[in-house]
Amino acid sequence: MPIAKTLTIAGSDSSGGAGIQADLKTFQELETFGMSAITAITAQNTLGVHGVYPQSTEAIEAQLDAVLSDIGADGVKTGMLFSAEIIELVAKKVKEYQLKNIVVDPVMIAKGGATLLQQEAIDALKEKLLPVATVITPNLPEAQAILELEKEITNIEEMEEVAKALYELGPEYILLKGGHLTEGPALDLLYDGKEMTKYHVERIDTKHTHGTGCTFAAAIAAELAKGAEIKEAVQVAKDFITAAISDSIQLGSGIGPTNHHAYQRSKRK
Ligand SMILES: Nc1ncnc2c1ncn2[C@@H]1O[C@H](COP(=O)(O)OP(=O)(O)O)[C@@H](O)[C@H]1O
Ligand SMILES: Cc1ncc(COP(=O)(O)O)c(N)n1
Repeated sequence: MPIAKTLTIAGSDSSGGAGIQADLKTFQELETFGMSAITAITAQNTLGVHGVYPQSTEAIEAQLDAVLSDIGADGVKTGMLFSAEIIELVAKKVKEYQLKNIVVDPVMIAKGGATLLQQEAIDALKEKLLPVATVITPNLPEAQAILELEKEITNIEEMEEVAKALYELGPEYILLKGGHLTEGPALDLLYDGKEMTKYHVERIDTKHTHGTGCTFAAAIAAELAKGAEIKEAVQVAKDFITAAISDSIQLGSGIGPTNHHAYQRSKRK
């Protein structure tokens, strides 16, 4: 059987735990052929983001055209898109190449607080990219920003209301991540317009969660690219991220990365 082809459109994380690097490691671990279009270079380590160097839309378009006109992609994950221009370009390419299985991780702020999406780009995200997405994977602060909610989302009942409101913006599915809830299990909600499916695991007591959102979204894209149904794709991604967090790696002196190899290793035992 031919290998499924996966493409990440995201920022580079020099420390290897998030962004393009996390996505490619995840694509590889889930036995797909990973490719990339880099939207921005970040100088980053476990202590934070030290610099952000966005690429020109010309450079991003050239990467996308090179890959998509020749090889194509069965699944796409978008991460850090930084500006309205980059979001518009990505939405245009999704239509031009009739891309399927688009996982949009609406990355906004790094765990250390650095801005990875300009405030004025949120409108472009809502108007251009969410309507062409197969699934969006916001964390709670991102969902709050997209919906312009004044109050923080603090429990499962509020998460269900938020998932319904996000669905109205046009994606086929909403995967609302509850990693930022302060209490209870690490719970995520999948909404398809009718049914809410809950994915929960016991919260792992660790601060080393750099790149969890990127890794989770890349795993969903890889499974969709291989032909999995959405519920099944999210279950594999949840198992993948839970294994990666349980076995997180203590590198550097800040928030360390997760272990992308843990899922395959746990399956071999
Ligand atoms: N401490 C934890 N223990 C187990 N799972 C977690 C933990 N923190 C986050 N997760 C899971 O990791 C994934 C990424 O979630 P989240 O941290 O909410 O996103 P982001 O990295 O985008 O902020 C979700 O499936 C979430 O439930
Ligand atoms: C280039 C880049 N993209 C995304 C993130 C967010 O990471 P997380 O998955 O921890 O939210 C990051 N820190 N750097």
